[in-house]
Amino acid sequence: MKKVPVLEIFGPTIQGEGMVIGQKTMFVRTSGCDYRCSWCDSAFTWDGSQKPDMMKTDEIVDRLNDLAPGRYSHVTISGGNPALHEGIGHLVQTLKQQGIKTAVETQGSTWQEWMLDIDEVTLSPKPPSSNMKTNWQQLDFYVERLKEEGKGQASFKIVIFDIEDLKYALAVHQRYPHVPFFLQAGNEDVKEADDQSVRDRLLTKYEWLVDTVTKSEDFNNVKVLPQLHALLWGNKQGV
Ligand SMILES: C[S@@+](CC[C@H](N)C(=O)[O-])C[C@H]1O[C@@H](n2cnc3c(N)ncnc32)[C@H](O)[C@@H]1O
Ligand SMILES: Nc1nc2[nH]cc(C(=O)O)c2c(=O)[nH]1
Ligand code: SF4
Ligand SMILES: [Mg+2]
Repeated sequence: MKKVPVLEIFGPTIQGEGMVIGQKTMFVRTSGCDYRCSWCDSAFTWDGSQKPDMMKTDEIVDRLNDLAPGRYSHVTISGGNPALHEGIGHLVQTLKQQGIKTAVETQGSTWQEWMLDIDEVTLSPKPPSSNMKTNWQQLDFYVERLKEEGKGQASFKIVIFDIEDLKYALAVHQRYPHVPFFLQAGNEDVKEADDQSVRDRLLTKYEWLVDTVTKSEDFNNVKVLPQLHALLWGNKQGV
């Protein structure tokens, strides 16, 4: 059984983004990413500023139970890119055996077979503002595999900063029209310390996005969301 590089474990909190927004959940955040998004709000997982602990499944589960004994039934695995780590498969199996649901957040650049055991897979390919390039064949593969019978739900969640990002989101939406589709307002300053100004800025961006989408003929069956946790707690880590 392979250990997993864990950057932080926190919760209970609420899932602040995407298809199960509002869901009470714990977070396990892994370290390391194969991307370097210009606006990454979790750069501490890959920029060397914070060090991970190499953890076994039992140690991760013990930590979850210490933090929230009897107070959780849902665990979200994020990063970094958690799909770099084969060892997460054992954690997912163990949580499942205990009746705990799991969700994962990934950009969809690397595949792991344990994806098939996750209840909610959020795929978040990156728009031009990130400066990253999408591997469309790899994304095709993801969507194809996650369609298999009896698997959890998959959805797309694309972060939007500008019109170019919306054009990219449209290309994703049109390529995979049957996959539930979420647009998320981008946070332009992930270092801003004043919660109220983060809130004001995010709401302004969210309003722009809602306004643009409601006027568009391209995005009819989409959901538009802010990062709820950022509205509540600003740029704070571990919430
Ligand atoms: C930090 S990432 C970790 C998981 C994975 N690497 C990914 O990008 O999907 C979790 C989510 O936060 C989003 N995100 C990162 N930085 C953001 C920002 N500045 N504003 C809005 N969303 C952001 C990502 O697009 C992704 O959907
Ligand atoms: N509350 C909360 N919701 C989240 N949804 C996705 C997150 C992430 O960083 O992957 C995140 C996070 O860091 N906190
Ligand atoms: S893929 Fe996710 S964790 Fe990696 S740099 Fe981009 S937003 Fe950050
Ligand atoms: Mg986050």
